[in-house]
Amino acid sequence: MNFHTRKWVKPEDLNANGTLFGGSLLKWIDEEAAIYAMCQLDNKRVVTKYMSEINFLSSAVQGDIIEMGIVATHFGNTSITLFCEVRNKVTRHSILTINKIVFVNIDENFSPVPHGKTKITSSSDKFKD
Ligand SMILES: CCCCCCCCCCCCCCCC(=O)SCCNC(=O)CCNC(=O)[C@H](O)C(C)(C)COP(=O)(O)OP(=O)(O)OC[C@H]1O[C@@H](n2cnc3c(N)ncnc32)[C@H](O)[C@@H]1OP(=O)(O)O
Repeated sequence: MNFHTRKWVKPEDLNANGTLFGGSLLKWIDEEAAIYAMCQLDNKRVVTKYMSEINFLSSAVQGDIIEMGIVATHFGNTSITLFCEVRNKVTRHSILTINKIVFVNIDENFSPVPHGKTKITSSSDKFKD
């Protein structure tokens, strides 16, 4: 699994305890995972369908650099299932894991449509016009 995206934990990302607000982290993950799904399915129309239990393993504090790793674990007919781990970039301590994030490939009417993909592909050439 590649950890492509890094975030610097800033004051606006903190909760009242002074640690990283879980909602901020989930927002970043949803965005990162959506881009990953778009690239893998080669379609800009994808929606988050389902997230399994979210396991917050440790916290992050202001100034920490965290990195997000996402990998596809299953290609369905209209869906793709991802695994996500977030860790501290310096210590490599795991901050969170999500075993299943499911995105659905949709058409212009927001209806599920088969994506035809079966395996992970490189994203470097996607969305070139
Ligand atoms: C680099 C590029 C830049 C591009 C730059 C432009 C981008 C510009 C667009 C940005 C976009 C961003 C998006 C961000 C992410 C949101 O913010 S998405 C917003 C939050 N999500 C939603 O609003 C989705 C709301 N739900 C729905 O609309 C409908 O439930 C859905 C998703 C269309 C699915 O409808 P449905 O009737 O459940 O469909 P159904 O055929 O039963 O199931 C479809 C698939 O889901 C699976 N599924 C259904 N229920 C479940 C479940 N509970 N658990 C697991 N799987 C399930 C099914 O098994 C099926 O999979 P396959 O077997 O076909 O593989």
